[in-house]
Amino acid sequence: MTTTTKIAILGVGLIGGSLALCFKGKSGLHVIGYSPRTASAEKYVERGVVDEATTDLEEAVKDANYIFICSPVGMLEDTLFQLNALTLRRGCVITDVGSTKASVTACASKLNWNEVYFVGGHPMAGSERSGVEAASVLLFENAYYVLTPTNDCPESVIHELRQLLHHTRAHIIQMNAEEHDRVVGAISHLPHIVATALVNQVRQYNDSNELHLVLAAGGFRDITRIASSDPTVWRDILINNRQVMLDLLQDWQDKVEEWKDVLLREDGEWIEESFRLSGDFRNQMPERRKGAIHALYDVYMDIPDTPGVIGRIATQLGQEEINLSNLQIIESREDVPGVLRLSFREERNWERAQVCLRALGYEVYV
Ligand SMILES: NC(=O)c1ccc[n+]([C@@H]2O[C@H](COP(=O)([O-])OP(=O)(O)OC[C@H]3O[C@@H](n4cnc5c(N)ncnc54)[C@H](O)[C@@H]3O)[C@@H](O)[C@H]2O)c1
Ligand SMILES: O=C(O)C(=O)C[C@]1(C(=O)O)C=C[C@@H](O)C=C1
Repeated sequence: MTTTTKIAILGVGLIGGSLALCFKGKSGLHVIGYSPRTASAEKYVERGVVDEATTDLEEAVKDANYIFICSPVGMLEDTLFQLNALTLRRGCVITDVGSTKASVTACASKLNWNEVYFVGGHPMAGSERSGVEAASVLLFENAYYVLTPTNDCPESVIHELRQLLHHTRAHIIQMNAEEHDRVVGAISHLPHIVATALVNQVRQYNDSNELHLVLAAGGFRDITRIASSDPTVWRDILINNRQVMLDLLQDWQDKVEEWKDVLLREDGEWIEESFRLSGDFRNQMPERRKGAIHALYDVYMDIPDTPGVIGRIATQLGQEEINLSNLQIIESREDVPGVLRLSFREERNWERAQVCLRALGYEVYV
C-alpha cells in the first residue's frame, strides 16, 4: 500500500504557489491550498496549482504531514497561534517561507506542541511580482533555501524536510535565525528600501519635469526593479526586521555622507577605487544563480523599428533549432531604435544564439 504525504499550503501566492507547483504531481504527494477567501481558493484549483483547496483552515491542516505557512510576515505568528489550537497529525512539520526568521522562530518555540515540529524556512528567490499568477515551478531552482531549525529540533525532522524540499531543486542551507535576519537585511531588505527611496526621489523630480521618466534607461531600470514589489509584503518584512534595518540605515547614512565629502573634495581616486572594489565584489556573485522568471539567459540587441525584423530574427533562430523562451522589446518608440531582449532557458541555447546572430551580422550584447 502506498502512503500519501499531505502538504498544506497556507497562502498560495508567488511563493506558496511556486512551492505547490514543485510538489504537485510528484508521486505520493497531495497538495491542499488554503485561503480564507472563496474566490482565491477556487482560483488555486482552476489554475491547477494545487490538488484541492479549502477556505477551512482546520480541514486544510487535518492529517497534514507538512504545513507551509506562505502568507505575509505580519500573519505568521497569528497563524502559528491558530495552528497551535488545532489538532494536528503526530509528527507534523510546520514550516514557513517568511523573509524574516527571528520572530517567527521565537514565537514557535514559546508554544507547546504535541509531537509537532516547527522549522523556519526562507527560499532566497522571488520576484517583484506577487500572487498565484506569478508562481513558477522553476522559481527556486539553484537558489539557496535557508532553514533555521532550533537546537531542540530532532535531526530526523530536519532531514525529512530537506528531502521534501529537494523537489524545489534549491540548495538547502541551515543557519541561526538572528544571523539570517542580519545577513538578509543587508542583501535584500536594505536594497528594497534604497530602490524605493530612489524611485520616489526621481518621481518627485518628475512631477516638475517629465524628462526624468522619458530619459530613464537601463541604469535606473536595473537598480529599481524591486521598487515595484508588493507593498503589504514589504511593509511586514521591514517593520518586523526594524532593529536590524535601523543599524543598516545608519551605516547607509554614513556612506551617503562619505560620498558627499568625496564630491566636495573632488576626490577622483577615491571614486575610481570605490567602483573597482564594488565591481570586484559583485563579479564574485555567481551568474544566473536561479533558473526562473527574471533569471533566464538573456541576449540584448539593438533593432531598427522596421516591420518584420523581429519575425526574421525568431525564424533564423528557429532554423538553427535554438529554443527561444521569451522575447521583449524594451523602450521602443517610433523612429528610435529599440532594444530586443531574447531570453533562453538553457545556457547552451544562449551561447548558440549569440554565435548565430553575430554570424548574421547583428550586434548583440549580454
Ligand atoms: N516576494 C518574494 O520575493 C519573497 C521571496 C521569499 C519569501 N517571501 C515571503 O513569502 C511570503 C509570501 O510572499 P509572496 O511574495 O508569495 O506574497 P503574495 O502576496 O504573492 O502571497 C501571499 C499570499 O498569502 C495570502 N494570505 C494573506 N493573508 C493570509 C492568511 N491570513 N491566511 C492565508 N493566506 C493569506 C494572500 O492571499 C496571498 O495569496 C512572505 O512572508 C514573504 O516575506 C517573499
Ligand atoms: O528578486 C526579487 O525580486 C526579490 O525581491 C527576491 C528577494 C531578494 O531580495 O532577493 C526578496 C525577498 C526574499 O525574501 C528573497 C528574495
